Amino acid sequence: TIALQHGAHRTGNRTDADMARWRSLRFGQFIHWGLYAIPGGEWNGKTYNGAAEWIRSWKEMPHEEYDKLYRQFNPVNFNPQQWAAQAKSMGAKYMIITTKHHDGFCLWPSKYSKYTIAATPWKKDLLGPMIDAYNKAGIDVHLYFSIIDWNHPDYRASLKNAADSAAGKRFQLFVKNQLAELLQRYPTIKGFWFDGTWDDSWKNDGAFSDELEQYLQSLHPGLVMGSRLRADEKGARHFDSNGRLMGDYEQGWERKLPATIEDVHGNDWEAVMTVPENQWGYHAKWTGHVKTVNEILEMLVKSVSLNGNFVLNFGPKADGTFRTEEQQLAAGIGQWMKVNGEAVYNGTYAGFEKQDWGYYIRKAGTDSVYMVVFNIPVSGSLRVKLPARTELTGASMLLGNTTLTPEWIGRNEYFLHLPGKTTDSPVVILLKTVTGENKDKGNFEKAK
Ligand SMILES: C[C@@H]1N[C@@H](C(=O)NCc2ccccc2)[C@H](O)[C@@H]1O
Repeated sequence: TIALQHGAHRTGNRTDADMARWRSLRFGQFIHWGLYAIPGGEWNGKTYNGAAEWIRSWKEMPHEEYDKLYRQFNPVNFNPQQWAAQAKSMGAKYMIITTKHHDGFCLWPSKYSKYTIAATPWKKDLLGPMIDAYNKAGIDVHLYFSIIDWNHPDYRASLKNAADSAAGKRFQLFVKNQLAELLQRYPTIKGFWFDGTWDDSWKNDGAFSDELEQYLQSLHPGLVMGSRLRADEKGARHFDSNGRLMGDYEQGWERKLPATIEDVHGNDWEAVMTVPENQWGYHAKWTGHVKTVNEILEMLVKSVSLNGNFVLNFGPKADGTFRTEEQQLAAGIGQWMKVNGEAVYNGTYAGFEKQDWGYYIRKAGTDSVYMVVFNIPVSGSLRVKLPARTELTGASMLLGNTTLTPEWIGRNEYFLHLPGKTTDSPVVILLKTVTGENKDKGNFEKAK
């Protein structure tokens, strides 16, 4: 291994209570809200085909035009209690809010910038009421913070000369001050979700990102911060130059999921997902595929089955309301979570061989294993193959609490016969297992 000062400082996952809590929540809501919701992907009668929150970088959007938008930001229909109620009924257990996206606009009245909510017709802090409402609804809040800041005069993508280096130093102090300010103003938040850390100016100062992470932990012990914050002194990101994960969980799964348990290397991880192909901020015209409730549920369940968290993104409009598609998704997901959420919360990798019908999820530290079925075979029979020395002692469908009698088909294999083959949402079966000495017979009827 290479001697590193600013690589990973820990091997293996965090085992403290704050991290165990984050791990147990499994399902989060991302909220991308800011000035970009005003144009909503359109300007001067033209439609921006990129991600709505990147519209300032579009050649059809003059910087000075975008930089005046704050003068009309006035979310008169913003109702944080309603936002929190919607998230709660969806079954989200934590929420990540954009405090400042790449455009540098702050949703809180920061004393380190003029480009904040205080300069808008709305004037008032948006983060405080949001954090209070979500916490009152029993939902943890994490703060998204972009290092890239297109508004700040000292931001540099790369440092080419002494003047750049001086600006870079001022900018690093600005970042440190804003983050300390956020922790001081919002002491109940549980973590930071850093973004915009791919430019050379950041990548080439691993020492700063390492010291910043340690500084934030000193201010707020237990803070959860992912792998996107840091670089090591060789410029390696997420994984240091010895291949060890930096930060508390792998945070690279943006609009993509790992395929197998091997892909996550035993690390805690989180995936963040958009409803359309690639829109985080509000875009008036969603084009291309818009994910359905069942598609989102499969991503959530697959993530949990692979020991990860899944975060679904919402992009509120400039007035503070959510578009119909997002309201309907929240309701549909919540309907399923009400009955089946026990398979998601505290869910972990079961250690069973993956089957075609769907996913296994083990309730952390127990013998309870859930089967979440997305693909019912034409036979109607679900094959359950248990690891050696594991026996099936019971099976029941959560919906209607229907008992299923497993048919033993040899060694550690059973069939579960579903009563019906049609369903319009995933079927959850709770397996009771026992792991003991090598038993070669089930205690259910033998195969005929
Ligand atoms: C969570 C999302 N990250 C922002 C972004 O700029 N993504 C571009 C990106 C794409 C792939 C790897 C890293 C970064 C998007 O605007 C969202 O905020």
